[in-house]
Amino acid sequence: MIIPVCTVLTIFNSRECVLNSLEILKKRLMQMAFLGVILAGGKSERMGRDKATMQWQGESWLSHMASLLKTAGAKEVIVCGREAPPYVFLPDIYPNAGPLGGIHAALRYSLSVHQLPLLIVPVDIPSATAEDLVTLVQHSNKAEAVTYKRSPLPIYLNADASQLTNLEAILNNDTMNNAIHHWLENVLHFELPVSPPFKNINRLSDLEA
Ligand SMILES: Nc1nc2c(ncn2[C@@H]2O[C@H](COP(=O)(O)OP(=O)(O)OP(=O)(O)O)[C@@H](O)[C@H]2O)c(=O)[nH]1
Repeated sequence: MIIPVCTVLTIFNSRECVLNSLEILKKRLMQMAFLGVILAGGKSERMGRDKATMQWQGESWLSHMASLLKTAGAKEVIVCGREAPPYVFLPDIYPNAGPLGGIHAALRYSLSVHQLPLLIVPVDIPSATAEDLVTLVQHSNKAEAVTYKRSPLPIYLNADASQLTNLEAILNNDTMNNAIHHWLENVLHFELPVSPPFKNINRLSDLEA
């Protein structure tokens, strides 16, 4: 049987087309999938007690933040700086680096395991909603990282090897400021034009307010 060349080309092209579409779909799905990260280390000095175990609507702040991340669509929840079974625990590789140490551990984990982007939250924003977190994810195509206005946490962050290199350069340099704000100056990030619709709770008086 003789098959005309144009038929072969059409079949080949449509197969290519399907493969390309699958590749695009796979990339889109990868873009949507993200890891939920809770920063839960530090000293809680201003609060005077461990913030992770404080109660919000009948559960600990840590469990509450994990529920918010799952509702927002996190594929997996990991906790940095504090053991919190059943969640994956990541110790800080740079101790005493503050929240940046937790961000570093999470980024390194993602790059070594599945390269998924990270939605990183502090443990001390229990009044946030899942929708507040999803808002960051929805702007993920705009830059390497997305934050609320003048508020470095929570942050949606792409897992990229160059991010890790930048971050380690800051953490390895004793003379540089470890502040999150300082690190963010070196990250191409998109700031939503609105302030976060929730508050950080660092002291008992913040809670009462
Ligand atoms: N993994 C990790 N997380 C941290 C570290 N320091 C602070 N965090 C977390 O980062 C978020 C913001 O922390 P801060 O409020 O700046 O510090 P804090 O230790 O919680 O509180 P203070 O001692 O009162 O400053 C919180 O969710 C902390 O649990 C750290 O060294 N490692």
